[in-house]
Amino acid sequence: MTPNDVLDEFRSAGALLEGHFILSSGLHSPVFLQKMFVFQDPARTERVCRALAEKIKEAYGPVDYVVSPAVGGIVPGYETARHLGAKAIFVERENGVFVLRRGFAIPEGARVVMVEDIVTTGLSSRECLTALREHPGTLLGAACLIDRSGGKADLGVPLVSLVQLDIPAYAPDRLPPELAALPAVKPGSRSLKS
Ligand SMILES: O=P(O)(O)OC[C@H]1O[C@H](OP(=O)(O)OP(=O)(O)O)[C@H](O)[C@@H]1O
Ligand SMILES: O=C(O)c1cc(=O)[nH]c(=O)[nH]1
Ligand SMILES: [Mg+2]
Repeated sequence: MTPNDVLDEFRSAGALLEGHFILSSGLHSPVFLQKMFVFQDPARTERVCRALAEKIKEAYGPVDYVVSPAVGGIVPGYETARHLGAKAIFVERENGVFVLRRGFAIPEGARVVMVEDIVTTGLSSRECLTALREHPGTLLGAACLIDRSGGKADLGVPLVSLVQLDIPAYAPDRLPPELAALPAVKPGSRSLKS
């Protein structure tokens, strides 16, 4: 699958949104990739995650465990793991901090890749990687469907992506006037209260 094929999947799923969005990092952007519109279609999800699994195999070799940050990473993590013949587990926030819960464990010597849906600043990915360092296993690197940082996000480990885009994102006090004029929405799950 070429980057354009992947973007076409997002486009035809209606997942390329324009407006005023507050991202997980607190940055504001005129573009949001609503990955859940892709993941609600299992056939579409299968196509993109099979392509990601192929890239992961090429970059890292065999993988035993895929670990993803909830919520957005769970579906692509599972589907990518299916193509890799790996287990799929996830970290979720406990008092705001990513941890492995539910009795999930990584065996000594397991080959581990972190799979994220979208990377913007890399903050969620780095938080997930920090959680993983508390556990056994060999961390091979990270992977995501779309890196919207234009390759600038630094995870401290290698990152493979299906698509690299450079999408503008602004600090709240640096908004261009046309963006500030639009009402802002915050689609992600960080800071949601139950
Ligand atoms: O690289 P970053 O700046 O961290 O941004 C990308 C993260 O933002 C989204 O998660 P979010 O926290 O919005 O919640 P979600 O996974 O429930 O969508 C997305 O799923 C990534 O995890
Ligand atoms: O940075 C984010 O929070 C983010 C950006 C994006 O395009 N899609 C998404 O789900 N999260
Ligand atoms: Mg997320």
